Amino acid sequence: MQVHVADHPLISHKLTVLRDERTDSPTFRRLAEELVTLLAYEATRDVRVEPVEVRTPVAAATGVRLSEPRPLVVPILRAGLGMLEGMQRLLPTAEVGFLGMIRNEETLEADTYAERLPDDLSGRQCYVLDPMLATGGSLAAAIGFLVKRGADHITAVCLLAAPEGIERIERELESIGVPVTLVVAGVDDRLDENGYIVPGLGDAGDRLYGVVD
Ligand SMILES: O=P(O)(O)OC[C@H]1O[C@H](OP(=O)(O)OP(=O)(O)O)[C@H](O)[C@@H]1O
Ligand SMILES: O=c1cc[nH]c(=O)[nH]1
Ligand SMILES: [Mg+2]
Repeated sequence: MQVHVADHPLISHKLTVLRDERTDSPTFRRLAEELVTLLAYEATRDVRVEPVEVRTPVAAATGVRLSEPRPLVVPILRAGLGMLEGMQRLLPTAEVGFLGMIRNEETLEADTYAERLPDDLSGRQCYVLDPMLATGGSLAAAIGFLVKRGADHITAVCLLAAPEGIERIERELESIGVPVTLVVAGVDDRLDENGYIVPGLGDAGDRLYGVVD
């Protein structure tokens, strides 16, 4: 897996405020959105375009436009929803599919409770949004859904990753055979005994939307 850790002082600054336990939900949501827009710039570096001719008020010009089929953005609910608007700001014509997943806090395995994706993803560039890549179970399951529908170009956009999660995705990708790129604002030290990223930022879903039992 190609791992791209975004290295920019504005990204580091926003990530630090996001980590701070004193940051309230409205600020957390706004910062997550801003961060994703910066990461999306990096993540879409290889978005497919095709040549196009336009006329300026002065002369003919050759440029590019996004190719069809349009890219597909897939936020993993719940926390990935907090990244959607930031991504759409850069890719307003992308289509959006949804995956709802909840990690079982005992087994740490991801359980999928919702899936709304196009049937055929062949030739589509897919951008998966999930702020936290912890054990990697949720992202691995998401990649599985996309590959089953024919996706062969997948980019994961995350705010934070743990080395254990990156290693798991790399292991699983060996048998899947589809290249995946990860664009992330930071790779932290490790997971704790509850599968939380250390130092991380806590539970991203709860910090965005509050605690739901
Ligand atoms: O890499 P993993 O070990 O799978 O953990 C990461 C997942 O855990 C969190 O979701 P959670 O299950 O808390 O659901 P939520 O977004 O609804 O809070 C997070 O948003 C990721 O989807
Ligand atoms: O650190 C973590 C791990 C999983 N899910 C989160 O929201 N945070
Ligand atoms: Mg959560």
